Amino acid sequence: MNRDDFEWKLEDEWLQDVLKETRKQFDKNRDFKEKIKKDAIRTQKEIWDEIGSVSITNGLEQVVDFMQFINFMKIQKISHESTRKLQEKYERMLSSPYFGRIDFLENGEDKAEKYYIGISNLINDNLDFLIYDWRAPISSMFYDCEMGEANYKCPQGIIEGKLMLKRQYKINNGKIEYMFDSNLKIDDEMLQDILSKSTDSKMKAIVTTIQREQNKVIRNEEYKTLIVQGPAGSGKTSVALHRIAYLLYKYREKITPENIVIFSPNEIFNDYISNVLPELGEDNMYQTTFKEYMHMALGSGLTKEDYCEMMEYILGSKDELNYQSRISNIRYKSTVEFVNILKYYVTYVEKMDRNFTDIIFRDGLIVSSKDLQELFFKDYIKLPLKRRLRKIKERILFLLKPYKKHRIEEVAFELEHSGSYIDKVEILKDSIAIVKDEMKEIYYEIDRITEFNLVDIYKKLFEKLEFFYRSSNTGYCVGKIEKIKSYTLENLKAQKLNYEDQIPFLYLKIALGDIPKTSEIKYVIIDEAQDYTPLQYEIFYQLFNHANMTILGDLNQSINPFMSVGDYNNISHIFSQSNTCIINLTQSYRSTKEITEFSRKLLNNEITDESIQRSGDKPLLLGFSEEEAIKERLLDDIKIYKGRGYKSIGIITRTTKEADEVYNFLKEKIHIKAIMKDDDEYVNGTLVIPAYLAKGLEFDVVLIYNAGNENYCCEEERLLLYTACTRALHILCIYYSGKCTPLLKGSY
Ligand SMILES: Nc1ncnc2c1ncn2[C@@H]1O[C@H](COP(=O)(O)OP(=O)(O)OP(=O)(O)O)[C@@H](O)[C@H]1O
Repeated sequence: MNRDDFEWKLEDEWLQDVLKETRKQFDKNRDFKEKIKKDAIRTQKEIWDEIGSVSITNGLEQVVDFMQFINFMKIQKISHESTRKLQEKYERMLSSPYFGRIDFLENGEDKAEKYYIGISNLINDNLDFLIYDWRAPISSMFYDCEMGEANYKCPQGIIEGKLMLKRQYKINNGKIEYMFDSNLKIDDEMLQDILSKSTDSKMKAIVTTIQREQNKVIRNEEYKTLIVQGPAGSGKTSVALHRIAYLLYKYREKITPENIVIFSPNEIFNDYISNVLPELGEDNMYQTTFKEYMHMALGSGLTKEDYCEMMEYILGSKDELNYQSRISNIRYKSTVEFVNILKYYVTYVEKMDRNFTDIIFRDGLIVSSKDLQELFFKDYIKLPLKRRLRKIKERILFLLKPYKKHRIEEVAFELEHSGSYIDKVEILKDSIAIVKDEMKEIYYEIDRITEFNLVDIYKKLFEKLEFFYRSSNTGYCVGKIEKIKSYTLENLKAQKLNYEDQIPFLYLKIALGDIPKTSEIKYVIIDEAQDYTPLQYEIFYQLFNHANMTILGDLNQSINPFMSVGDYNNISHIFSQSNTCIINLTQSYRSTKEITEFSRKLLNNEITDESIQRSGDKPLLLGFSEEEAIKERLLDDIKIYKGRGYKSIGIITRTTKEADEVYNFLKEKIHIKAIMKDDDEYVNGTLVIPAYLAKGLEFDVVLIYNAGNENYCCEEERLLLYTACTRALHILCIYYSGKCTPLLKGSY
């Protein structure tokens, strides 16, 4: 037996031992789960036998008994849920219990210890660790260290030593498919194998091949705010999700998935990433989008435009009369200048006189305007406006209460002696109604002086916009301000709130104290961070300044040319400098070398980041005289690529309108789906999707529909086209009718 065979035999024996232990724990857990199930059925039967239906005579007693059963059933449900999750974990481990091994010789010891690394710990009855969770402190060396001197950080401090071996395994269905020793980094061999595969599902975990620079982000705990910048396909989303899994493991006593929120670009993306955490044995965090959060916080009322509607307008309404005014409005409301004016305005509104009046009821003074003034500007001054007003209202109502009571008694006395009543209940009811009517005006006045009307507040800002510029010593261009002012006021008059106006609206609501409760959130992840404006970051800060934030983005993928962060310098002042760290990811993994090189030429700024050296077909640029010919060719190409075994094919259009046209042409001829709205469900296979909804997603084959110079005609759409191209893993094909867009000039 040569050395390799011997090693293989040893490894196989170890695997069998591990599988035996896993099977044992699996069976034990399954029996326990069955027991819980039987107990639950028994409990339900007991409820029925002992309580049955609630009777009138001893109803209360029965309800108390019933509540005890309910609490007991809740505990049973939690136990059942955790055994179910364990069962799933053991099932995964029975197929592939570990993926790595390190042999570490700790300083002062004379023998290296073997550490097997998998998605979860496996500990036997003697408390020996057969497998270490990938998130355990010692496992960090698998991702971070090369052979030789190595160390890892654990609660006891830094442990130093030597890494004697680093081995990777591919184990499937309980069998070692291959294994190899990697001397330097997590070997390209395994990475190449994973990346060369066709994708037909939602996003997957990358735990077996996390790279060192990615691990730095996943395990970073030194900074409250992490800003991660990385090119397309560098694993930003993957890293964010693995970071969540890491935090849930490390702080399992302190945090649960409900303490973490991820802001995704849209619902499709939320759906697309929803399998990663369960694959890692964790429950999903709270997933939302800025739009969803904002619409929930603003409530119903004004007509609110959707993000998609705004994108369609930007891309598809260039010929409309008001187009330029709208674009100026979007641009303006995304500037730091506007943030500063809003901030100034908030302080102004907080100090603004409220026109308090004396509150008088039946000639008696309840509270004077002077007292109210004092409460507002002195006693409650530390509170934000909305809360101050609420407090004042509560105070007036409190002072009014005895007068109201007294008056009701007075009226009741009068009614009783009027001779028209015999029933006391009737007298009380009518007295209350009479006093309520008498007090109508006073209640109206209380509401008036304590009113918090956001529309009015927002309107006043624009009515006197120049005044706020002048009084805050901010320079401005009269013409520009005048246009923004009239455009906004017209929309407000029509009760219409454009997407770009909803954001300042929300900011004012929060800054003036109408804040939804967010204290349970301890970690915030903001993905596709380039697409949020400085004002949106101010909102994130106002809402979550108590929480840790991980902000991940790529400035080159700003899909909305007029509404983006612009530069991280625009937001760096929001977060404390000493508690913020910017990390750059430098390698991209998604696309072949050819696609990455092609896409990068689309950018004006040179990207020097590395891409994984995986070769494939050269991207194709195909010109046609008319659009119909593109559609025919698309049909043929989809069939060809499907024939070549590619499972996910994305036909990326510029707008929804275009996506609809292409979908209608193809749907009778092949099996195809379409994603048209940001709250559509993620689907895989062959699908048509507009570029701005495809951000964050990926496909084996990307077919860009019509990159003609009439379609992608202006500089502002360069990054949208770049984002679309970078969705491709293996094949990129760009079709155009007439002349090709000048944006692709450098690429061919
Ligand atoms: N270390 C890794 N090992 C294996 N695959 C990886 C690794 N890192 C990233 N990937 C793969 O690369 C692809 C891109 O990852 P991801 O979507 O997380 O990148 P991203 O930076 O968020 O991309 P984009 O900004 O373009 O949306 C995914 O298929 C992911 O599984």
